[in-house]
Amino acid sequence: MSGQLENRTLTAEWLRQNHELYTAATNHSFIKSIRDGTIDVNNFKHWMEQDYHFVRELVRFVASVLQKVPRNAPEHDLDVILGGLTALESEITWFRKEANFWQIFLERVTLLQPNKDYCEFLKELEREDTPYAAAVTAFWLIELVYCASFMSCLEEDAKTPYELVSTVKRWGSPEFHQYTLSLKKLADKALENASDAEQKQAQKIFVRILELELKFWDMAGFVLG
Ligand SMILES: Cc1ncc(CO)c(N)n1
Repeated sequence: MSGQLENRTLTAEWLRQNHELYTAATNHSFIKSIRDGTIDVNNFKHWMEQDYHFVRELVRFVASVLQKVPRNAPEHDLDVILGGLTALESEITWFRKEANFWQIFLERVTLLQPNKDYCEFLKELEREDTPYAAAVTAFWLIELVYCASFMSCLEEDAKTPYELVSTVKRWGSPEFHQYTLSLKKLADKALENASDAEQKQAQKIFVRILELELKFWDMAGFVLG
């Protein structure tokens, strides 16, 4: 029963409408190279350098989502976003530890254009004129792309290198998947209560995020020099 109902939600509909782009963003050659164990460690380090800085902007964005949770929403809704924010703190700590292991100097990283573009877009989403429905939908999708991507690296036939398992588990674990489902529920509920104009705005943002995620992977898989 819930399967039927679930497919009628706006988020499910938009995923269907953008199936090709979603698949491109979640089955990228960068992820495939982790999954089949052929990844060049420099590509991995490159991704990590850039992603650390992205996540720092993501924290600000998630804080803005937290502020937008309607006061009359069930307590649980605020708790889900707060949990997301808390998880980002441990993620940042993890990034620093990992960077140490890989001998990456996070403070010396130059942000590349696709990362800058994505961070700029997050800043737009942080503004007050981005309604809660659009913001929480964006948050869900940002987490979902990573979850769906990294989950594939944990499948039984995956040959993910041992050193990368802690990375893929961060976003590909069953717990993280559950968390994306909680976010999806919040997004669908907010979208149901949103005006047509707000839904349209959220839909545009949805597509833009998939494009930015795809470009982020492209950037990660490309090492200068
Ligand atoms: C680019 C990007 N998208 C999504 C996530 C998920 O947190 C991340 N860490 N980085």
